[in-house]
Amino acid sequence: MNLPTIGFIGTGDFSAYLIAALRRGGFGGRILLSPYSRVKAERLAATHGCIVAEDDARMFAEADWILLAVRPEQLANTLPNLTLRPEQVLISAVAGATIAELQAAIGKDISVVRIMPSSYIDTIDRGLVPIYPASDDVAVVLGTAGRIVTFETEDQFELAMVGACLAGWIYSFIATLESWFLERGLTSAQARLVVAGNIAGAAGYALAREEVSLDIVSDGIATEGTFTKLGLDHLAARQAPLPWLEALDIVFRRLNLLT
Ligand SMILES: NC(=O)C1=CN([C@@H]2O[C@H](COP(=O)(O)OP(=O)(O)OC[C@H]3O[C@@H](n4cnc5c(N)ncnc54)[C@H](OP(=O)(O)O)[C@@H]3O)[C@@H](O)[C@H]2O)C=CC1
Ligand SMILES: O=C(O)[C@@H]1CCC=N1
Repeated sequence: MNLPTIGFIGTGDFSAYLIAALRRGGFGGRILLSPYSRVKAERLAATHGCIVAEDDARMFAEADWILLAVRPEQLANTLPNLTLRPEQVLISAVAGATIAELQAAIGKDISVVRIMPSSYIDTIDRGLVPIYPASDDVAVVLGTAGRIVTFETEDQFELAMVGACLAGWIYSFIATLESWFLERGLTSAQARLVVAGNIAGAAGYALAREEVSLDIVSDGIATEGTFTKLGLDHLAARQAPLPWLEALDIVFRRLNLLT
């Protein structure tokens, strides 16, 4: 496959980290940027070897794929301007916007692929790149940015979006835990390492040993008399996972209201 030229509509946070991840992973194809947010587009172009298009029409004429990354509330104003040819592909990062909704606006003959990588994608190896539906060409290119995870149904993909919210929640969780260690004498660098390093370590173990039950791992560590059990019993007594499950439910319900 020849490297596709990718045109980005929306040059905010999402596009910045996806483009950084693509370049970090070795994607050398042309990346064109909509001039809509000119300052952000020029900054991205200078940092990651992209080209700010003269106008959107020129970008649509030259791009093989259009990557849509405007905020959901900006979609209604953006969709009427998306004039794709049948051989072009629309790759959408817009949370909650279904393929049927996007095709209703741009034409049923246009292929649409949804993606949902998260904010860490340019900083870690093999960060998740959820996609739906499967597309070999898109997987090859976005596979340079991270680990492609393909879903069989759009409902499953929506659950991956709910999962992506976890990243934002975990940043906040880490910040709260870091403060506890800072107040007791660690430097901020040490607190970051102690908190994020242990969370990353446990997550890394969970990913590497997917055949293992994590309840069994936890029970094996938190044996009678351990410090781990002392804290874990308190977390269980306070039903610590409950608000996390409630937050997942809240996002899931909102998503179902949209679709
Ligand atoms: N941020 C994240 O971690 C994640 C985001 N996403 C999805 O990515 C999408 C973008 O989010 P994010 O990057 O955070 O948002 P940002 O607000 O940072 O970026 C959106 C950009 O699109 C621009 N824009 C608006 N309308 C148009 C248009 N018609 N043509 C060209 N550009 C336009 C906005 O301009 P202006 O500055 O004027 O508003 C803004 O610069 C969202 O739909 C979100 O669901 C998905 C996964 C994770
Ligand atoms: O919060 C959002 O709306 C997007 C979708 C998943 C992560 N960020």
